[in-house]
Amino acid sequence: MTASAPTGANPLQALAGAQQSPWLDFIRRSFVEDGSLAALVHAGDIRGVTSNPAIFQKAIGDGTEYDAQMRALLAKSTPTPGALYERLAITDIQAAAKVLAPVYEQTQGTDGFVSLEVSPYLARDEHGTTQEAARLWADVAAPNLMVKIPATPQSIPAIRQSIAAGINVNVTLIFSLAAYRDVVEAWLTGLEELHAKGGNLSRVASVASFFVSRIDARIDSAIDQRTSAGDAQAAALATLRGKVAIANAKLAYAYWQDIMQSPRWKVLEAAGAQTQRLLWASTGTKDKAYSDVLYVDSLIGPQTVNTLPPATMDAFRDHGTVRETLTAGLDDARHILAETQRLGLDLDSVTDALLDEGVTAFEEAFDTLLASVAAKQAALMGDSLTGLKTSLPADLSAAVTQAQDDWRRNGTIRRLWAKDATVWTGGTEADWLNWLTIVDDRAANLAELEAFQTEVRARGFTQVLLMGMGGSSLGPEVLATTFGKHEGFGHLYILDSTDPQQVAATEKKLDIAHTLFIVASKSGSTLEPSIMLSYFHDLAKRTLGAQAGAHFVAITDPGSSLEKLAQAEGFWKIFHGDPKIGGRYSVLSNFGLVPAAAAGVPLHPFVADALRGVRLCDASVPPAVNRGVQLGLILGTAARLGRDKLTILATPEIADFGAWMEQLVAESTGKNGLGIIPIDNETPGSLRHYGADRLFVYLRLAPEHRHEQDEAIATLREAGQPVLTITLHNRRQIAQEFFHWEMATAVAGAVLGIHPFDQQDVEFSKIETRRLTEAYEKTGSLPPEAPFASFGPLSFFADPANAAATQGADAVAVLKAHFARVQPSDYVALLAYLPRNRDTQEWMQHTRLHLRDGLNCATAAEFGPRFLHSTGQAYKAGPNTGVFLQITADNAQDLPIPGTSLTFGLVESAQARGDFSVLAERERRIIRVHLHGSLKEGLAALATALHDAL
Ligand SMILES: O=P(O)(O)OC[C@H]1O[C@](O)(CO)[C@@H](O)[C@@H]1O
Ligand SMILES: O=C[C@H](O)[C@H](O)COP(=O)(O)O
Repeated sequence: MTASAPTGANPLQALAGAQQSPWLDFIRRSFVEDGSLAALVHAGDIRGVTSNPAIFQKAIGDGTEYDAQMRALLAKSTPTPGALYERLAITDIQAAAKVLAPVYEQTQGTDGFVSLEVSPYLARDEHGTTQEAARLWADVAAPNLMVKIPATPQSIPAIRQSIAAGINVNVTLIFSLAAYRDVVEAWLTGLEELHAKGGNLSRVASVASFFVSRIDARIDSAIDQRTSAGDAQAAALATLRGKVAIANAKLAYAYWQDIMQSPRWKVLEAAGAQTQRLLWASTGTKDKAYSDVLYVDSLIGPQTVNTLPPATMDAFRDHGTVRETLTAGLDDARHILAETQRLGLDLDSVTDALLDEGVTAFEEAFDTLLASVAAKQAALMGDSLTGLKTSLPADLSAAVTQAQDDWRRNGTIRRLWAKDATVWTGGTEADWLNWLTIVDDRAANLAELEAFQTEVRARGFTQVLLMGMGGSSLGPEVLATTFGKHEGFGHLYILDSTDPQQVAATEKKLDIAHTLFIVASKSGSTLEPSIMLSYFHDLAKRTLGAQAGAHFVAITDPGSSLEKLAQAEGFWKIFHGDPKIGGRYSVLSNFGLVPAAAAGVPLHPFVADALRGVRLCDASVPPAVNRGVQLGLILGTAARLGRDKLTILATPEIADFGAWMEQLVAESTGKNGLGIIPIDNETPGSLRHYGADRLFVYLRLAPEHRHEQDEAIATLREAGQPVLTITLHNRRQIAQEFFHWEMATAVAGAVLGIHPFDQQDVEFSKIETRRLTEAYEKTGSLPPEAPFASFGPLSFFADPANAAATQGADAVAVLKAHFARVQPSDYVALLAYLPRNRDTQEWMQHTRLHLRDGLNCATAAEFGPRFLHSTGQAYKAGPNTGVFLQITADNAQDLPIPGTSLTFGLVESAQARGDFSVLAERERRIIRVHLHGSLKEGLAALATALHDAL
């Protein structure tokens, strides 16, 4: 691109004599910064600039021109990639507007404009377009800006409203005369509204961008197809090649001339209004057989604009002809259009299709642009973001790519962020989506939590005990185990069990007089936290008397029974959850942040990390680079291909994250016979133990340097197993992963076609448990039950069907029969209602690995009642591929629950029995083994029997 010598009028400059303004259909940073645009403007070659998403895609998407500004912006904040793009684009637009300002001034605000298009994603959204036009107008804040709005039927009202608001509008993507008439109507009405409000009409400029060459490209191709198919009208058709677009444009101009004579316009004109000029767009010649200035030479006339791509501008300057052509040959133009119709070249369908294609093409250009911006943003943010490496077998990889493309084309991420329930089942999903915005909400309101943290520190608590289940305890547990103890704050303990020995062991760790008790329950009515609270509140009252309440904090949804109790008992604080967030999605709400504050976790950096996770999962980030969506599409697609055992491995310091993921994934997806079964913490073993039902996720905290784990994972990868490796560069980055996995789970739920935010089947065990405890309160005992077999310290219980399938002469035979039922792609889960401590955890881990290696199946090692609020949902309602061994034991010690006739041991038994009956009723393969006498000996006997059985 070159500017003309200042002397002598070249054809571009001569256009002024014909009252046509040449604008340039191009922009990019270097072109504005190095003075090239200014040279063209000063020379009088160019009197305006237009941009569109495809132009910005070429400018920003490739190369490094924008890196410096990106770096500077990222140093100050973490914007969404969409916002980052907009900042870059606006900077260019503002710079171009400055260059063109003298033209704007000299022409009293009638020329010298630069156009910026609203997001193409809003092309069919009246309200969104109106809002965005107003926002861009305010953000760019230049009087010579034109906001580009497409002429879709949905955007026509937005054009009217924007004009009425005094915004300069460049209406784009006009192909048909009918659409043009609608645009003129919207423009006139908008001006009339502004006039009625007393607005200044003289400063409201507008152009109607009528697209030209795309019409010929389409019509010519239809002509060529018919000609090569031997059409009888071939000769007549040939006369129309390269003619229809210009004819169409000439009739549009004639319509504009008529409007200029209308009384309606005269009123506005008298009030000072500017006309809406026709702007010829799409004027680069697409068919190289035609003159490269065809769509300039042929469309010259008073009060018009032609926006030229750089090559067309150079060609016209070089050999263009300035002559008023627009008004000439109007009859010919009418004849051409009549012929077009007579010969069956349906122009209406062509222009309709061009509008659809035009919208789609700009959407696709925008997708590509945002993907480049997001990728570049991620690269510039480097280690401040967690990393993801995927290694997928070919079939899975191809299916994931397909899913990504479907999501991109359908704008599904934007629909998800817009809370459109049809992304899932069209049910109540929209009521459960505030996790999308809770981090921003908390970040804006951190002061209250920070003040609480300061007070906790000042009060010198030596321990913090959090009581809750599922989402209310697993997130805090990750925080406690990942971050450890903080100087000046008490140690954070979590209790999520009804096992009396575990309750007693927790009590032993506490100095009640210096403990802060946090009870967390969204519903406020969950059995376990209620009885834990009764127990510890009673204990605190006995130690602290009337001061006990001051040691208690409740986190609960507004209006819950827990809130009422907390008020009645004078709790120190009550923090609210958001009722539009389910428990398993609550970790970045007060349910995670209050315990984090109490344990001394620095809140600001934690929330800043979470925000990084949110931003890179934003609606503006296309699926292939959107971390949460990418993960979710892999998870969901893998499950659909039979790889539904999400095997979670992690380096030791962040290993507890898996327990949180388990609940999120299993409780969200395990329903309607579908779902993903999390397999947490199963130590890697020999390749032969793994079937084609696995998807491995390896979470590695890079500073831990666990080379042996890295190598085990590399072996899996090399063997063709699908592996997702997520690298955290510091512990705090678990905050990012919390959000990534929330998004991933929601997306996987959409792929599976389920409602990921309900957990209806959890309820059934609760009902069964309630039935049993009520029976106890009435009769003083649980309903009797008899083992179907007993051998020494081991008694086996089951429903009739499972008992019949597992008969045997000894414990070994019973277990053998039970596990003989395991089929390829099944999983085995140990469901232990035992105290969860180091000994039992080691026993469970050892035993599950033994089962894995003996049966070559995925294994889970779960403790009740904890898993009831987690994987329990998927065990009951997910795919019927689980084989379960429930383990119960005599309690060496029991604890009464104050204010009831129940004990913790009794509740635990009722929970085990309740869970068993629901699993059996769902025809799951399950038996229960009860260990009599010493737990240690019972476990040893069971281990031996299992050993012999496999
Ligand atoms: O916070 P709440 O209401 O006590 O619920 C605890 C847990 O129980 C469930 O509702 C069912 O398991 C979970 O979704 C939830 O995290
Ligand atoms: O406003 C300008 C238009 O976006 C541009 O002229 C489109 O031209 P094209 O058909 O060459 O893409």
